[in-house]
Amino acid sequence: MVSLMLAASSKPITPPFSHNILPRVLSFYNHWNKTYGSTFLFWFGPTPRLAVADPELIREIFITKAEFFDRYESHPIIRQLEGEGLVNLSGHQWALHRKLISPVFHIDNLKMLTASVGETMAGILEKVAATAAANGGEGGVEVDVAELYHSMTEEAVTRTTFGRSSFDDGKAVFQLQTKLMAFAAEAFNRVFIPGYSWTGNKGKAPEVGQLPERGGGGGGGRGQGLAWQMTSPAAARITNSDIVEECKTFFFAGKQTTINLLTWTTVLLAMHPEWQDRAREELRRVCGARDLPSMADLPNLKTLGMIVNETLRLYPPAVATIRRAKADVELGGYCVPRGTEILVPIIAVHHDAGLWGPDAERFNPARFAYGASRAARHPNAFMPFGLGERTCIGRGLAVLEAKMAIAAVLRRFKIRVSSNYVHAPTVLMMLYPQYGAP
Ligand code: HEM
Repeated sequence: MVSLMLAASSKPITPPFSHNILPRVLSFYNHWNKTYGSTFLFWFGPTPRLAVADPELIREIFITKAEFFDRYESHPIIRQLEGEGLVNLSGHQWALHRKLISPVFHIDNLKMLTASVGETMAGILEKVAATAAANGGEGGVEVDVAELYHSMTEEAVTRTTFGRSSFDDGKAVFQLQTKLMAFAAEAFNRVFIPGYSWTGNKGKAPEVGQLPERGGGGGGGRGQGLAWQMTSPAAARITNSDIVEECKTFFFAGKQTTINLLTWTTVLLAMHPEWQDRAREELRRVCGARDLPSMADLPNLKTLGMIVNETLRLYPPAVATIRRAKADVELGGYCVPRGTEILVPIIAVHHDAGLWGPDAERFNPARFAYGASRAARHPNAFMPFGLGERTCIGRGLAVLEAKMAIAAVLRRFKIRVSSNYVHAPTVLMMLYPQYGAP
């Protein structure tokens, strides 16, 4: 049990930040709005709420479930996108789904993914190299970084969800989901999401409800993916529609988050060539003559791991998460009534100078040299994948993809920021570069 989880306890719970974090959260958002000129909205709408005084503070600081759902979650497009899967389930249903799905992320399954993810990335980079060569080679080639990572992340999440036997059917389903994502971007009309331009039937979101044949073709659990796992005998109470919802959730939770991580990592490496050189040198040392790292190489890529962590700290794709009190509880000296929902502002915690020191705003992967729990003044200050029982189930997969993809890019290219790049981080469900990342 970690400090951010709420439980029925008479002991005071010490979170890694005090309630004073909220004004700091807001000044953080304002600071980014002013500095980058981006439309960086507080998660719950354009009028952020300020904590003033007790007992009003409880009302203001802790956003109630009703308010939260009214403002964001209940939007039909968001519900369609997220699916009624793990992210949105609770109680026994959540526990059953989580137990059934966990084996999908077993190390053996991740091992199988390493090669296919590496090959897909290598194929994409081959095309980029060909374009650069056609341009004369010397000046390089300008690409939108997010687009570079679309196919690889889609392949990884499709293989994880549908496994070997239903991969092609799964691909078709996820193409619909991509259209839905574009539709959402259009509907919200706030931000440009690289790679998601909606050209379909305006005003009508596509339906994502088809599932490849139940049972997925058999052949054993390894490499068969989430859809197959959920049809095992242990999953007797799971319906087809449960599985469809869970697939949607996987796509939503697993694809764009990873693209965003890869996009920000690439941007930061382009801004900090000295870290590019260090990561490249490490790759040469660890992988030797091999073009791409093997699964066994990945843990030895320490510098790359530090770079990925520092990116997740400064630009966490998921900017916040929510916890609801199961019972009346005391938190940071406040009595939190049962049912209250608490916003955990991941991004603001990650930028807090009180936790990370005076260089909190600086890109400094070296702070992770002794591991994530020793990088800040509080062992839980680093939480890009959340914390506790509801922590991200796809964390291992996301880090694997990130290391493989960045390794493939660094082995082949030097990265520079284009003169067309405008640094404007913004939030639309996740953290994006508002004008893309050329
Ligand atoms: C950089 C990539 C990713 C980031 C930053 C990220 C972040 C998160 C965060 C913050 C949560 C909420 C955790 C909490 O409230 O404590 C979460 C949950 C979740 N994530 Fe991820 N995620 C990533 C990749 C993935 C991938 C690749 C998958 C699946 C293929 C995935 C599937 C899920 C699911 C199913 C949940 C809900 C877990 C539950 O409630 O039991 N995520 N993620």
